Amino acid sequence: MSTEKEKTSAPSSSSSSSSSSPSVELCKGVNGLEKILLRESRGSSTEVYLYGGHVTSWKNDHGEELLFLSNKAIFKTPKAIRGGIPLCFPQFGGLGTLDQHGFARNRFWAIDDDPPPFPTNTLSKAFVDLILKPSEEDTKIWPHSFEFRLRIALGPGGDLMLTSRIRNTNSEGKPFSFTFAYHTYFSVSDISEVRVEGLETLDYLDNLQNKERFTEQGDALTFESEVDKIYLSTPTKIAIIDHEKKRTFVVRKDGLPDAVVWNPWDKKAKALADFGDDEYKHMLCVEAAAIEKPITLKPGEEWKGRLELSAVPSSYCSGQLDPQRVLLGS
Ligand SMILES: O=P(O)(O)OC[C@H]1O[C@@H](O)[C@H](O)[C@@H](O)[C@@H]1O
Repeated sequence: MSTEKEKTSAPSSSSSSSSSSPSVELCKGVNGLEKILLRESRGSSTEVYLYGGHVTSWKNDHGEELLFLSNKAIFKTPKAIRGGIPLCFPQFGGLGTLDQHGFARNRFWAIDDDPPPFPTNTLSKAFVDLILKPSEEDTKIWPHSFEFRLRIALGPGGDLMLTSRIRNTNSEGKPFSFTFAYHTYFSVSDISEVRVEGLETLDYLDNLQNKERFTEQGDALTFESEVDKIYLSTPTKIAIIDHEKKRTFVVRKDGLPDAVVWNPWDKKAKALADFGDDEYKHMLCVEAAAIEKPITLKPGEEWKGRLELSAVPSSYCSGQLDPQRVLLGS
């Protein structure tokens, strides 16, 4: 199997050094599962498992982990890996006949050696293209032909970019519909020190109240109990501010109007076999998604959904983050 390693750069075996060239390496991860390690020249890195097409790690150029991965994560089919960025496709949550969150997150993806070109060329040199096509078993539970292409790229400044391209390859003129989410688990110092900006005043469906629709209050979101909400028609930028770490994650998204915010809190955490009892304190899921209005593709049509994550030092102005700078600034 050839990898992007040959295409993009010389493999680097050393750990993050400030002057190494970008690299793409195929190696073995937990339980011998294949994973791809991408490194950017300034030292940022990301890891992607072929199992699930699942990003499990994203580190900045100081080697600090930015994504949450549970200590109890099970790297074994059919369980999806708890943490990182699971892909929910073709169904978000229980909104359909499939198992929770669909099957893309617990299938083995392949490296796509010859992806169709992107309209604009990726600036990044550290990237990999993966592909998922349905197996015969998959078509029994979801009777459609598709190609799901995923590009994972690290920007020169350490930004993590995920682009999903989903194409209807049904030959007999049959359209299909799906819902989707990048189920991103952010690593935070302490959930009680975290604020989310960009979702205030929006409508949401509350998963904890039979998906009833409510309107969020005017303040940034803070967390003191379980939360499981689907925010609707959200802006393209959302900020997750970790006061203790003085770090802000900026989520930029395209083609993904909704955003799920999830933290299981203590009781639900204890009920999850692959999640530590106290780990809820150190994670927050903010998931760029298309849920309320499912995407419909006719044969030959393609949908694109893009996620871009950056982690920047929080800028304080008399103890407060300036939301204008985060949400409106570049
Ligand atoms: O345990 P899972 O299947 O990975 O799902 C975790 C959570 O994922 C969130 O996206 C859902 O809104 C929650 O309802 C769900 O509990």
